[in-house]
Amino acid sequence: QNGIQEAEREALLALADELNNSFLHNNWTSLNCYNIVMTPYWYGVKCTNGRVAEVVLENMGLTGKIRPDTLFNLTELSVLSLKNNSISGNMMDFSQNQKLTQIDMSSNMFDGLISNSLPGLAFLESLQLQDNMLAGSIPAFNQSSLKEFNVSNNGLTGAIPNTKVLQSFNSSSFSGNPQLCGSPSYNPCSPSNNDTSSDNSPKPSGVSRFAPILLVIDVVGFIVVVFLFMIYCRKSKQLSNAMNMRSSRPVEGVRAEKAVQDIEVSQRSEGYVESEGGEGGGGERGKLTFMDGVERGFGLHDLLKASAEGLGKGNFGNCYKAMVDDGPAVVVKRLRDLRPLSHSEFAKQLQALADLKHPNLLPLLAYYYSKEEKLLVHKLASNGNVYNRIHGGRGTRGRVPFRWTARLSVARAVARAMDYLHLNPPKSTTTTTTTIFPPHGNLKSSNVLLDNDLVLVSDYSLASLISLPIAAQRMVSYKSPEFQNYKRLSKKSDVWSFGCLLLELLTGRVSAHSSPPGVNGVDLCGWVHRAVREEWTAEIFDVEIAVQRSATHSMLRLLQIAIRCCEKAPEKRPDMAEVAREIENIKVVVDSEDSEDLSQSITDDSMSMSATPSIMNGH
Ligand SMILES: Nc1ncnc2c1ncn2[C@@H]1O[C@H](COP(=O)(O)OP(=O)(O)OP(=O)(O)O)[C@@H](O)[C@H]1O
Repeated sequence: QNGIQEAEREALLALADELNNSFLHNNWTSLNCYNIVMTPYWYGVKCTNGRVAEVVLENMGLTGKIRPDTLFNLTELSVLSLKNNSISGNMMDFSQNQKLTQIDMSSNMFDGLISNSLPGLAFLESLQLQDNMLAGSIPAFNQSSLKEFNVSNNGLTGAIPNTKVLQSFNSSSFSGNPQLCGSPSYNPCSPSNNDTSSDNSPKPSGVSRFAPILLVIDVVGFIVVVFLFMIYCRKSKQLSNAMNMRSSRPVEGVRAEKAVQDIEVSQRSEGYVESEGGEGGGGERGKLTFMDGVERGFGLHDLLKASAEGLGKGNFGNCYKAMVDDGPAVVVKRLRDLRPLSHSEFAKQLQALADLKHPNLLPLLAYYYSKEEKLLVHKLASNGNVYNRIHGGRGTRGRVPFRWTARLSVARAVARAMDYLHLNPPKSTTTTTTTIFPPHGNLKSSNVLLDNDLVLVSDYSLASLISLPIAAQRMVSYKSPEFQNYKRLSKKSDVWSFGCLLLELLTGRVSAHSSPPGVNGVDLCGWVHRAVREEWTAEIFDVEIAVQRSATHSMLRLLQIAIRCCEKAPEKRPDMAEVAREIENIKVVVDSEDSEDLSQSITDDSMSMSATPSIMNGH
């Protein structure tokens, strides 16, 4: 029995590793789940008779990929829910989890095929796979236990298998898969989407009886398709190029995310395909527009062909890393919840953003506008974000301490970028609102990116694109005391967000105002005020920097600045220029003795070493 429990424990720890989540690492430490019947000591894990029966990790901002065999040892697992995270990669293999009754993997970024192990789960009652990027056909589910089934909003293709169970669900279970056809969807199958060459499901019995008829339909259908294709070719040479590219996409290309498939679909429906040279050939719509001065390293077709990897689900859309063949890796942000903006309004807003030029602002490379899709294309920051640098991997052996010099470099770089933004606020060109937005509006650690030797502030000035109620719900500035109490915003709301960011850097604690879904943060301003009032200031600093005693003086100076930025009354907060100046004046002094203290992790982190000189010179 002990061996089995140990194997289950290992499986869960492997899962936590794959999901890159510091909260789980810190929480899943005890052995109790396995010793006490029915006592869920590990967050999201429920045990029955000492065996893992349920794993429910919903709304936690989980990222990463889960290996197919990670859950193999959880043979008593009956409920699995990973709903509403940002997990990417292929689905797991459930062949060893025969007791599963409920699986919910909805609202993630899973791609590839629906696992063939699922139809073999004899007790499965509910399967929720909606809002992912799954491709290929639907396997022939036919277990009578299945009462709930949803695969809507994926990139599934082909005919829905004609099994009694699948046919019993209504069309909404299948909607949002433009290339899925047949009953119960409303999309009739044509010969071309009956092509099951990539099908992973057995064909319905009885197909062979109708084979001659189907053959005739196939031939007629083929002739019609060829005829239509020739008309298309005549109309647009580019379209045939695009279709060739699409059909020659390698199997790996099936993984290319749903966003890309949808862009293609919306492009075809809008009758626009960009020419090889990248210039628009079909009017204003459906066009990838590069910002002035940006070198065109790729075209829309390259972006469509690129293999893609989910980076995370943000408040205003999902981000994907796209690896363009022979070109740069870029990040595509697929925007949602936008104000209704015309193409020219959208273009003006983005041009105003692109006109902002500062070494510590993430540059916008291009955008895509069509009726259905709005995308932003940014440079890729190769070392992730500051939220993960501060909180990621805590308590694990792989954690590289994030030391003082590096943290101060981040504070300095962000202050410079914010000072610049406040001096050059982009003009909002929407006429629909009189709200004064803070120039950034959503400053938080996940929007501060690390790119080799650079600190880059991202997601600035998006408020004027986003619908107001959504912005008010989700943007950090709207969490400021002045908005909460008086529905007022100003530049000082950004200063308050910057203060929260400084406190996160100093304390190593998650800020409640910008924590990802499922992670509980602390009201850092309130907490630090209390600490100072009650004179336990020494306990404020994150242990990773508190050990660097020679730097205590500079930490205290940054703490004082942070506290002033967090003042409840906006007029008592300093402006960004003053903040930036004061942070510049904090000297970086770290004794060699302290550095030796750090010998366990002598490399500190690559960012701190390389960022410091370039940030120093970068202004
Ligand atoms: N240019 C980029 N380079 C590298 N990583 C990026 C880039 N842009 C975004 N990311 C990462 O992708 C993930 C999703 O980003 P996104 O901006 O959509 O959401 P967020 O920062 O978590 O929240 P919000 O939408 O409120 O800004 C985050 O982990 C972010 O750090």
